[in-house]
Amino acid sequence: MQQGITEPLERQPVLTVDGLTLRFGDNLAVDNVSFSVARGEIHGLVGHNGAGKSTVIKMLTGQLQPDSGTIGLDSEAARLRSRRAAQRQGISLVDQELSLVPALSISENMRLGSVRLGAADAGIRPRLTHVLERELLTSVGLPGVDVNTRVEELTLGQRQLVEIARALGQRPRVMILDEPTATLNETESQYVYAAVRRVAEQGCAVIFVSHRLGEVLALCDHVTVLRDARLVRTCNSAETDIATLMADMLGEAPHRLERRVPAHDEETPGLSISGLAVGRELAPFTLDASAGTIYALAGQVGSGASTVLRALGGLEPSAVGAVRVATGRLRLADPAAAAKAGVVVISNDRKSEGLFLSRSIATNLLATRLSAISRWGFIQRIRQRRRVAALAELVSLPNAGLGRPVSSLSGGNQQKVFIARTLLRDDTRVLLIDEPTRGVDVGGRAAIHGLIRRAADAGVTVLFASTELDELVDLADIIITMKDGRVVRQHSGTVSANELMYDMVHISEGTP
Ligand SMILES: Nc1ncnc2c1ncn2[C@@H]1O[C@H](COP(=O)(O)OP(=O)(O)OP(=O)(O)O)[C@@H](O)[C@H]1O
Repeated sequence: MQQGITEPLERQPVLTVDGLTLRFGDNLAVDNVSFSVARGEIHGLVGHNGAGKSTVIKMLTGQLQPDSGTIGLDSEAARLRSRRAAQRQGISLVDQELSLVPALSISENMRLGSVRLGAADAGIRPRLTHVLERELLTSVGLPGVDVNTRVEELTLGQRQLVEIARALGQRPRVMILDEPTATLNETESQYVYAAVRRVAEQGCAVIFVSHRLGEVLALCDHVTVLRDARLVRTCNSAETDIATLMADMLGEAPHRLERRVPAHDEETPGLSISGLAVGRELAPFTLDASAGTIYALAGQVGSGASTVLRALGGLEPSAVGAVRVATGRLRLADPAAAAKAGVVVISNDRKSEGLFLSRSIATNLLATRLSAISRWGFIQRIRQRRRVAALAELVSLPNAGLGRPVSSLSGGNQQKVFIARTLLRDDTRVLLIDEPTRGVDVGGRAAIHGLIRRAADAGVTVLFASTELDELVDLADIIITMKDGRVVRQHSGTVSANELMYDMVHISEGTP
């Protein structure tokens, strides 16, 4: 490739990906993908669930070896046989899952797993001093934080910044951030954007993977779109928009659901909550929720929205108050009692609730439906197959290979399986969902919203918590804004995103 002679330094590609290809068995995960990233450039990588983003990243960070294609660093072929080798050659990863050890200090965490700063180098290089650590923290927007602070005392947003500082400490040529804002609220995300910009200003090439197309366009100089393992195109962010990116990702314009007319079934008792409180996290919360209606609890992390859901699901040991489901009183702090009353919780920590990762997608989809499809002790295979196909279609999972293990699905698709199997239980009266579509692409999001609406249409009372304004406005019949453990206001579903934002962020005292 001819380069470098006439181009200014900052335009020269640091990273060149050429014809990268990788198969898992007969599944082509990445097919002939090429793109390049220059010094100081922030380069977005987008694509729907299963498009191949994680697989590309794993190849760039030495965790997977390509079947063919090359990865070049500053015009030389890189040899990325392991994550450590990649790090040594200047490729650092800020992973999707926070990898800091909560019980250790910021300083200890910054040295962990670093080939440049870690214990392995102690004898060769002088250990990173606190001064340098503070410099790194300052450069990601955490000035004045004591490096001896234990990570468990930090907010999620601060932890993400420490992750970035740690990656920066490895003095990378390329920094890859995999959905760094997926679990953060709006304010925290802004700090991450500022940190990413500073990293790029220092000359690092940045790859930023995200499902939030708005942030990708605002932050990135260029965007590479993948669809079904292939490169669709790399474009200049200033010359594209969200609708075009979505069309590129999906291959067609996404369809938005029509506003729903809620069933508002006054006859059937739904969920009656009176004075539900949890320590200092939740001031007494009261709501008479009708069957067939979708209620949103809108609030940022720490607003109390998730706490309401957890308390209703029996997952908050110190919850007090009076809750009735249908006509019966619900015993609080007792998950088994909640389950028996038809209260289903889908928390935002889906990993720990567990799919059966080594079992097939089909088995996982059916996990809560075995009684419905078994008769006289054996499972009727034809009914089972039909059921699985219908469930898979409902959440737009790829049709082929439902016999494959769930672990072979991308993260977002695993989430769809989890939600599909929980949503379609017949005995659900109240559905509680925390962040229904976090980390799910636009197509999957519409599918999941459709499922939630179906549940409500069938008479289920739905409460969901979300920090995403679009999701709140798209899905809810009634939106309750929350802040600092208290209700701020109740809105009909036609409220604007701006009004919601105002409640969630600006008002300091609400009325319980
Ligand atoms: N270990 C594996 N074994 C088999 N197939 C895999 C494995 N990891 C990924 N795949 C497949 O490779 C393809 C690309 O998946 P990948 O995880 O790279 O997608 P992604 O774009 O990162 O999706 P998401 O946004 O959901 O994380 C998918 O079809 C997936 O099922």
